[in-house]
Amino acid sequence: AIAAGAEMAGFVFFEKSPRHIDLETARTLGLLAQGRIARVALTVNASDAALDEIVDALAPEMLQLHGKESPARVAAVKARFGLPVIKAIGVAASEDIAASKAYEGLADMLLFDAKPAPDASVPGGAGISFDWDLLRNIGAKNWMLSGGLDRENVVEALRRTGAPAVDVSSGVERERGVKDAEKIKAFVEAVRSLS
Ligand SMILES: O=C(O)c1ccccc1N[C@@H]1O[C@H](COP(=O)(O)O)[C@@H](O)[C@H]1O
Repeated sequence: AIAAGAEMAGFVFFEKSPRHIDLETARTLGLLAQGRIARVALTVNASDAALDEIVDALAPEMLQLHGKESPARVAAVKARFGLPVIKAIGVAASEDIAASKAYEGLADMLLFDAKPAPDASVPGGAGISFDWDLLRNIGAKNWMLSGGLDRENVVEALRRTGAPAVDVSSGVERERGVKDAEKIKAFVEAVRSLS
């Protein structure tokens, strides 16, 4: 991700994900990434105690809350850690966009992703996209698009939504949970081809 020129790298702390890393690995990778790319700690409904350990190990620049964290929880996490927070919003219908308004002014950035199935064991990183047209006329200023993006569709996604930033996981992997440097490079090049 650093070599490809990505601005942020996500570190997944969710045991059911194939991308989960332990604290020791986070410490090592965090040091390698320091000053070279913004480190984002991705968590799902994490407790304060778990976040304490993650922040201590990774020293992230940002936190990505990818579970069912309420607006009050987002505000509490932001206050406790003094770090910018990205709040993921699962989108399946226009009501989900409307509901995201509750996080404006609390989260530093909203991340619109496909809404996970109610019985999904991992609420993201599954390569599932959603109807991008739901994001038309979105009022939010600081937001990102994710969900099923890859080098083939990201240009169209950016054109259709006008997203200021994108996030990708599965679409730059050679197999589930294994990132592919060439795919990351091609993805970043496709994004930058528009700027
Ligand atoms: O990547 C994961 O394993 C993950 C686990 C739990 C919650 C979110 C996760 N990833 C995020 O999901 C979206 C969409 O990913 P994809 O490109 O569709 O695979 C993205 O924001 C990831 O950061």
